[in-house]
Amino acid sequence: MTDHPVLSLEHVGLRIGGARILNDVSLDVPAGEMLGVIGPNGAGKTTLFNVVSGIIRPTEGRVLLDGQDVSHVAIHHRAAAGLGRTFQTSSLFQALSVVENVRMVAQAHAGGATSVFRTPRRTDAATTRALETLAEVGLEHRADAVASGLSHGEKRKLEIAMLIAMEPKVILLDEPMAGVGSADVPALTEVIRGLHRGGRTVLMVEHHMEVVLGLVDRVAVMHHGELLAVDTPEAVMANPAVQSAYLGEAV
Ligand SMILES: Nc1ncnc2c1ncn2[C@@H]1O[C@H](COP(=O)(O)OP(=O)(O)OP(=O)(O)O)[C@@H](O)[C@H]1O
Repeated sequence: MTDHPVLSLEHVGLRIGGARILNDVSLDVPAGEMLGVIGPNGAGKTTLFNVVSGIIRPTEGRVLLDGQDVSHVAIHHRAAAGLGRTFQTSSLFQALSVVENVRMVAQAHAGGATSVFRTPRRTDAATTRALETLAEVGLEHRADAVASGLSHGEKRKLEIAMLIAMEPKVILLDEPMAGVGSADVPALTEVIRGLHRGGRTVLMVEHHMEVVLGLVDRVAVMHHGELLAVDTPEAVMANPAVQSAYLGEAV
């Protein structure tokens, strides 16, 4: 057990030109927590994820990963330090099979060379790890399918499997339900619930409010680049400031 939060934001701010995109965002995420990040359109949720994952550097404040200041650490080094992220757009190797996608990541994580030209043997350690990870997200029956042929929901599961194979300290899920048909939402929700049950630390931006509120321990509400509230789903929904921020939008 660590005695510090796995992820801390300390007075994080971002100014671009004259615009203040993020303002004084402070947040501690303890190990094993699942935190939802919600807020009206343009509130700063994606920008906050970009600052945490290293795509954008904050102009004020610090981002600490497992107690280490990573505010100015480049994105790939931050990923190696334990920040795993999915994107709204798919980041799969579309021409490779499902198991090859996960095996590449598992091999890289284990420090081995990643070659798509090597035929995976069912016995090698990276392939075994890949198949275990696929089982965890319920995709083992699709191991030999080509990634481009998967449904949206299956692609999201595969992306999550690839994250699991990296064994990150913190997982950032950026709108995991975006583009997923309503029939696939319950199964994907269960995969995300499984991440939480496995003790992983997860931050999730998601517009699908029912999904967020049913999954997370706490909800962080962004509004005009600021953190309006961080609390349990029940307390956040009963918060008059949150209700007023969402006026005109369905909560
Ligand atoms: N590089 C940039 N330059 C100027 N303004 C930006 C930049 N990036 C984001 N913004 C502005 O910052 C605000 C926050 O954008 P962001 O995409 O983070 O919001 P969001 O909460 O993720 O919105 P949505 O729910 O619509 O995805 C918006 O007003 C956006 O126009």
